Amino acid sequence: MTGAAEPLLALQGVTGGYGETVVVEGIDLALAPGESLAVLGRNGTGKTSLLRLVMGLADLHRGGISFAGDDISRRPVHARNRAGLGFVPQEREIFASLTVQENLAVAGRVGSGGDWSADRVYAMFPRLAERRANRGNQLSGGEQQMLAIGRALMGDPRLLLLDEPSEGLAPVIVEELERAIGALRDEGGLAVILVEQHTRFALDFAPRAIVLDRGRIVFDGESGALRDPEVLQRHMGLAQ
Ligand SMILES: Nc1ncnc2c1ncn2[C@@H]1O[C@H](COP(=O)(O)OP(=O)(O)OP(=O)(O)O)[C@@H](O)[C@H]1O
Repeated sequence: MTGAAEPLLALQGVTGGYGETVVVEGIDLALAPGESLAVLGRNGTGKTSLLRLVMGLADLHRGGISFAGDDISRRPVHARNRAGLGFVPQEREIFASLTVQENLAVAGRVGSGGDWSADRVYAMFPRLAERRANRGNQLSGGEQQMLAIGRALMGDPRLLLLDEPSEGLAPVIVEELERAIGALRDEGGLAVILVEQHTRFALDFAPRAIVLDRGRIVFDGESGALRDPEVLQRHMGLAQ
């Protein structure tokens, strides 16, 4: 055992996509336990696909993915969940006909004795506590996002993958999310990969960032460097 020096997540030469189509190419990435990483890039550069490859929701063509020292490259999604990977998809995918409380309950691991409970989720998102008896389809976009994050946390992840949580939300709700996600980061222990179009949110959240361009990493370093608009534009291209 290499102990603390061992990365929580390691991608080596990861190339993959959907069927024969290659969307992400030659990704080398290591994330330490408890580390936060922002993933930036223009639309369609493969950010979502990178998360999906980590979760086993896209096709890995070449390379390897290890998590907590185990090779998970060929493991199905549920096994990756069980190993400690939590995914909050862009579409949120909460159960529309179940209440907030039921959505959280079905996501919890029976008898896991883990760190997360519905009460802890409610303490993090008081708005959800007020809505606990409301069905998924009766929630605002912001509440749905909070519930999607709460559901992922109920699985007691060691790594949380967040795909554009601020998308389509009002600025005041984005601020609420930022505070909650920031508190999670500050508690330590949980590693987070945040994909965001909202550059300031992403750079404020994570001390380290990568930029993807056409499926490849074109920047991997301190987020601070990308606060310079010229540097950001050089890596992101003209669209930003
Ligand atoms: N299920 C799929 N089948 C085939 N191609 C796909 C699929 N999902 C995404 N793609 C393609 O993969 C490429 C990368 O898409 P991806 O969603 O990973 O990018 P992204 O950087 O997350 O973009 P966005 O910011 O728009 O979400 C795009 O060209 C997209 O059309």
